[in-house]
Amino acid sequence: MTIYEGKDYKEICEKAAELIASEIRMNPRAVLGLSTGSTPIGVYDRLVEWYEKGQLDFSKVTTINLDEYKGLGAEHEQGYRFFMNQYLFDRVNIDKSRTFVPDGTEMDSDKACCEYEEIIEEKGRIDLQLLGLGANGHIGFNEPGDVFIPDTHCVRLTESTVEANSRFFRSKEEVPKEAYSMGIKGIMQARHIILLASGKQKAQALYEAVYGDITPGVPASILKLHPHTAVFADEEALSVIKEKS
Ligand SMILES: O=P(O)(O)OC[C@H]1O[C@](O)(CO)[C@@H](O)[C@@H]1O
Repeated sequence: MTIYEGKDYKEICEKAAELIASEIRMNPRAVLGLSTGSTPIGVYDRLVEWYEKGQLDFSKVTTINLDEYKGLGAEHEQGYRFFMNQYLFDRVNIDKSRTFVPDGTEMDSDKACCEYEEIIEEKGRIDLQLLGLGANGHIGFNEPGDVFIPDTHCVRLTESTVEANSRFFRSKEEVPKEAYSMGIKGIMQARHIILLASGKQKAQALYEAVYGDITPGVPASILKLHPHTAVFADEEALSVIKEKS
């Protein structure tokens, strides 16, 4: 795990976007693992800027997203397919048939998860996986638990995640209580991983992920076992690490 400190959110997004852009330039058929939430928005904005300047071509890129709320379809403004269209796919020349997000409208969880797992296997290893960090240490929607779950699964979201994500909904009651998430295996099989963390609310989770035991109680802690994980964190996200070292 290598940690890069950026002075602020803008700087860490710039660095992460540079890595993604070089991956696409070196490997136009790259398979990118993408994430949602507020953290990666600055990365997508930067990639779009380079695309608009003619410096990046997404036409052969494949993307596999980490997760989707169970019950939300592509038209739902808080759904992750909607998010991806809004912040990236509708703004660049990607072929949408090469973009994959779990099907939130499939209410049969086993079916939804098996189908997504098949897609992940069929597309092969992810070349570069972009991750945000939940304030409780989650990656994708792999919530803290007793075991690491390898495959795509249906997750009962923790109270703290529902609370944290309620800022995107009109009320907490509207936040779906379940989601489909890529499992730890899909994430760990990626060739390279970027973990982005910004803000004080991520500082404790980042400290535990980097310095704590490897435990399913802090899902991001498993990233220590990956040979190529780069953490891009701003000063606030690094505040607990700095305090304790
Ligand atoms: O970036 P945020 O909005 O703080 O969310 C943290 C993480 O939780 C998720 O929303 C759950 O999927 C991730 O996409 C994100 O990286």
